[in-house]
Amino acid sequence: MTEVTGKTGGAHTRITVGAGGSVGSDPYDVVIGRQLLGELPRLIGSGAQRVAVLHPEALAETGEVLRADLAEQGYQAVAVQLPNAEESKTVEVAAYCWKALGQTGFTRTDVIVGVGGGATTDVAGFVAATWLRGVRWIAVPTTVLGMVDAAVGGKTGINTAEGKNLVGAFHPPAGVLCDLAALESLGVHDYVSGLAEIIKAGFISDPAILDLIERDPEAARNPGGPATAELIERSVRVKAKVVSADLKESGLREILNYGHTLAHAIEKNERYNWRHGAAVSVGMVFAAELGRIAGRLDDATADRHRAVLKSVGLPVTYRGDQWPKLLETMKVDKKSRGDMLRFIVLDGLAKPAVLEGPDPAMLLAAHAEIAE
Ligand SMILES: NC(=O)c1ccc[n+]([C@@H]2O[C@H](COP(=O)([O-])OP(=O)(O)OC[C@H]3O[C@@H](n4cnc5c(N)ncnc54)[C@H](O)[C@@H]3O)[C@@H](O)[C@H]2O)c1
Ligand SMILES: O=C(O)C(=O)C[C@@H](O)[C@H](O)[C@H](O)COP(=O)(O)O
Ligand SMILES: [Zn+2]
Repeated sequence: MTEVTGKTGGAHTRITVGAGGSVGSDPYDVVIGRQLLGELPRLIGSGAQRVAVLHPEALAETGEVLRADLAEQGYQAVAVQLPNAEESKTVEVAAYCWKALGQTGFTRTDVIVGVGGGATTDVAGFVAATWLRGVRWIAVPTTVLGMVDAAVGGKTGINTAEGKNLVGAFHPPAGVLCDLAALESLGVHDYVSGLAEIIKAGFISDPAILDLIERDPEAARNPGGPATAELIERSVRVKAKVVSADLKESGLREILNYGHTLAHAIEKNERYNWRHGAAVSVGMVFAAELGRIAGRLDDATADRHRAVLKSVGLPVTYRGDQWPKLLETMKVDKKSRGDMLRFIVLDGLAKPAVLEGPDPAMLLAAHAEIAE
């Protein structure tokens, strides 16, 4: 781990993304620690005159503190409040942001700061990608899921009536500041939802993550737990390594979609009242069963999914009568090619691979294993 001392806080970890020669993106750092907001002006840079701070309703106070701080530093700073959670990932909210930028006279040298969970940083990044065909943006994730996954890697986007994240762009941030203190105000439901993406990183790449959680699942549910920083750092390293090698998902990056084919269908089916991580949890159990049924994954690793996810309080089953609708939605998954469904499965622990066009009977059998 790279330990350096911050200007405003104590020791923190800095993980560089894109240094491995990723095409189309300047390298940037994910900084993990405490009291990191002093880093913001350096990231924004002196070339910017205006800064828009996009935040969810739940973080109105944080958004205003940031705005006032940036205004004190001489920027023309505006705060733009978005709805909480998935309600913000709509074209109407994006249009509201474009209007705010237009009214502020936002130019190509100005900067957007997205402070909030994954939903907020997805929209903030998307607005940054589309405004004037692309302005710089900085992610300040305030959920564990945002820190380990959503804010890193430059996938930005919104939902449409037909499905999750169907409109978006690859537009990496100029920097990511993960202030662990932000996690203290997060409800346990949201915190635990983020553990699903951490567990995903464990299964696809870094099994030490699973060992850490299994050692003390109760502690893993707590932002103040002894392993919190290590779990976050390990997961960010997994994500950083993958997106550095394949920013635009031409191959390797698809492994980060483990469990997501079914998860996105569940989220849509639940009108986004399920948290993303909860849906990914069920989706990973489904993918593990699919791998097992296809004769690719051993029983012990498949069973380990259900055990570790349940141990932290994540769901592992879903309403059985919804299968036809889920199957229909899965067809518009971004990994599909024409009429062919494609899934990420495991050929073993930390051995992700693609399963193309599985037999419908195989899908049904895997579904039976998660059906309530
Ligand atoms: N772009 C990517 O690569 C990527 C990766 C993973 C997930 N995602 C997306 O991320 C979203 C889920 O993100 P999430 O799990 O962070 O949920 P979220 O952004 O919906 O946030 C959950 C709730 O917590 C509130 N909140 C955020 N930070 C808080 C804090 N510190 N204290 C109190 N409340 C706080 C939010 O306002 C919201 O109501 C989904 O839309 C998912 O598709 C994107
Ligand atoms: O970064 C990626 O690539 C991922 O797939 C990470 C996922 O956890 C994330 O939920 C992502 O938003 C899903 O992307 P999508 O392309 O399936 O919409
Ligand atoms: Zn995800």
